[in-house]
Amino acid sequence: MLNSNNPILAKQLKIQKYHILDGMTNLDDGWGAPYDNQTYVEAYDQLEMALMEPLDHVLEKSNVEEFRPKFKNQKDPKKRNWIKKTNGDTEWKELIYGFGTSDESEIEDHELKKHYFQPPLQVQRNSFVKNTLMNFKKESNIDIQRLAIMGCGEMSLERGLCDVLGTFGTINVLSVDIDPVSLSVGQQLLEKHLNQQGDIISSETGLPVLMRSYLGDILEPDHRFADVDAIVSLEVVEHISLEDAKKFVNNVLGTLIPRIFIFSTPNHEYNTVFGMKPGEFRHDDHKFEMNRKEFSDWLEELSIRFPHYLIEPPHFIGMTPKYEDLSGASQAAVCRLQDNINTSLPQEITPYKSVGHVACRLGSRLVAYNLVRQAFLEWLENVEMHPAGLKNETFMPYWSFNISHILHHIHAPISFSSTIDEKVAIKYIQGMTSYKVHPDSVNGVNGIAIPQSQTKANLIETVERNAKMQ
Ligand SMILES: C[S@@+](CC[C@H](N)C(=O)[O-])C[C@H]1O[C@@H](n2cnc3c(N)ncnc32)[C@H](O)[C@@H]1O
Ligand SMILES: [Mg+2]
Repeated sequence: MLNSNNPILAKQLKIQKYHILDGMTNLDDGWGAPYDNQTYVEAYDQLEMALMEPLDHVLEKSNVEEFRPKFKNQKDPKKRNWIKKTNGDTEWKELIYGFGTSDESEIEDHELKKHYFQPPLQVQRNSFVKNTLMNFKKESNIDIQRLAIMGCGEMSLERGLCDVLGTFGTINVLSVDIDPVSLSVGQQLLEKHLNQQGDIISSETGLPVLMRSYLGDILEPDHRFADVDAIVSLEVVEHISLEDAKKFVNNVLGTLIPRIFIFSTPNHEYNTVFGMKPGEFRHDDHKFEMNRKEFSDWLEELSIRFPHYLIEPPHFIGMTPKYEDLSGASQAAVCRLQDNINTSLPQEITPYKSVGHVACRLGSRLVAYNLVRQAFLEWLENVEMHPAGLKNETFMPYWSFNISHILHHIHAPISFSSTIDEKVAIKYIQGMTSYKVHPDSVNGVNGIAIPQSQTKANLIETVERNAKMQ
């Protein structure tokens, strides 16, 4: 199975290599709605209900700024005397942790040092996952509806994938970690990211994504993580004993059975690039590190034990010039399910505790447009346009109406209609009436102006004619 002479594999590898850092070129531009209005409205209904479900356990809120004294070479951020002003590195930490203020703790982590990796290794690993899943979706034409991240840590991957979840066709992201502090930090960073990047995220069309996090031990399988489309576990296995790492991977491939499983671990041989002694581990918390042969042998073992998976030869992530012979700092496995088999894990096996949920609201402009049109038509049917209500401030008298009254006629859950901006709705109405209606915002109240020359019947006719041409 691990034969790199296989032409299909070689082609896949070539495509993957090509896509690694070139960004996503074929993203939906946001205007095409792959689902109909009803599907959106139902998805928002379900989202609202899911967000109302009580959590199994409420985490103590961790201080994001004081996070991560847990690994080797990471100084205690409370001891401020070693803080030095950051330079361009701040930018990378902004990417990784979502904060990068000037007095932020300087984390002395080999992998984070700018001169080794540009972009940082973590970002490269996330890009690798993004591209691998993108290729999986393109080649198989299967949506990654449910995506699970095991050993999610501070949810850097979750943040990194938000802007492509629409392209993946994702509706659920499930994350699990054993460490409540990492989870609490991850939740805070994810929420901050979703708020700050809202405009970018909503530039892509897709159903809303429920992102749920769980406290749990990945050595115990949980039915909610079974039969998902993709499982990703980056830099986790080395934090448990080799025996447990093998048990975890066996559980994924033999019990949870995702369509695609991606996992990574450090390439031990690469530590020499960081000036480390042979045998020294990259972090204190590592229980083992594998050289390239050991990792590739493990994948060989797995492909024999799990013949229903096609396991690609190891991928390498993070190169440093002049050290090309060491392949890369992280080694990753990509395992793709070949047969249509399902889990036999009983439904009642749910040891993980839900500890957080948040919605990633993707764009839905066409759906919003259609809902605004329906609301505008319904409102028009009912509105009274008396000559007494005309405003005479200009050459052409006009009626002025508050847009919020029109938007009250939208037939959709509030969680969806609240995503429609008033000014954007006015722009839609202008367009659908062939600019017979104008924006009229006075004293911060957004409204529309309908000139006296327009009749209700004429406006309705124009809107309906334009709708037919859509
Ligand atoms: C190096 S961090 C990687 C975090 C994340 N995957 C990333 O790429 O940023 C390893 C994570 O594995 C988690 N972990 C270790 N053992 C675990 C276990 N048995 N169950 C769940 N999570 C575990 C740790 O708490 C930690 O957050
Ligand atoms: Mg590690």
